[in-house]
Amino acid sequence: MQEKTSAIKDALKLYFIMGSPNCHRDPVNILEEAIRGGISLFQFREKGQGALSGTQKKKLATALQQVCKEANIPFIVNDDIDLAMEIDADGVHIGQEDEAASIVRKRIGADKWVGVSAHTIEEAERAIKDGADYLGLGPIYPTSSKDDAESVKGTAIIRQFREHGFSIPLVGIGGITSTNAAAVMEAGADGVSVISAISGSEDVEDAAIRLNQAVHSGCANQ
Ligand SMILES: Cc1ncc(COP(=O)(O)OP(=O)(O)O)c(N)n1
Ligand SMILES: Cc1ncsc1CCOP(=O)(O)O
Ligand SMILES: [Mg+2]
Repeated sequence: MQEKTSAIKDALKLYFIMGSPNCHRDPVNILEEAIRGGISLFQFREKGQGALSGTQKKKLATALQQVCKEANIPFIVNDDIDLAMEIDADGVHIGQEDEAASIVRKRIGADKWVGVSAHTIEEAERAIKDGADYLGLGPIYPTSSKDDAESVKGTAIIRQFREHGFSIPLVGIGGITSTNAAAVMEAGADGVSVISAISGSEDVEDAAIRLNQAVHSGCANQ
């Protein structure tokens, strides 16, 4: 396996996603606690009611990026390719409604990580052709964190993609908690991505620890 692919597979294990609308207190503190709990990848997703824009958004992005740098956690930007390029993020995540993956890949270069959301085999095939490094599959379970989420796919989508022969790194998203994360891994995912299970928890560090344990127990049954 290519070094980049192997690094991405490892990083996807516990992928924390958030922005200020997901946080009831300072996002920097939440990220620091999540890192102490063992997250392996971070996505800055500044989206939803009250989301920051312009210089305020960039200021928060650079503060969170600095926290990730100090902990050696790759920092991914959701949707905003200009911001990712401006601050030299490690990569971007885009969906089917965002800038096309082929264009994004050309803009940010071969070394950066490009994640693409896929809901069907056809979308996945196109994303792979366009240069995606990993696919985000979901929503696996019902979610309250995305108003325009697609229909719930269950872990069946992960099994289906693996049975189809896709070897690209896959991460599940949507409604994932420490109770169901093992099932996502057992279906063939390389990791789980979560917003509310960490950012909405009373004890952020403990939430990440419990998710990590669930992911590793699921790995053992792959
Ligand atoms: C890891 C991961 N997977 C899927 C998504 C969803 O991306 P998208 O469909 O573009 O929706 P938004 O997050 O932009 O609302 C994601 N962000 N991360
Ligand atoms: C961004 C996104 N894409 C599909 S579901 C989702 C939201 C995931 O949030 P949560 O982990 O709180 O269900
Ligand atoms: Mg998007």
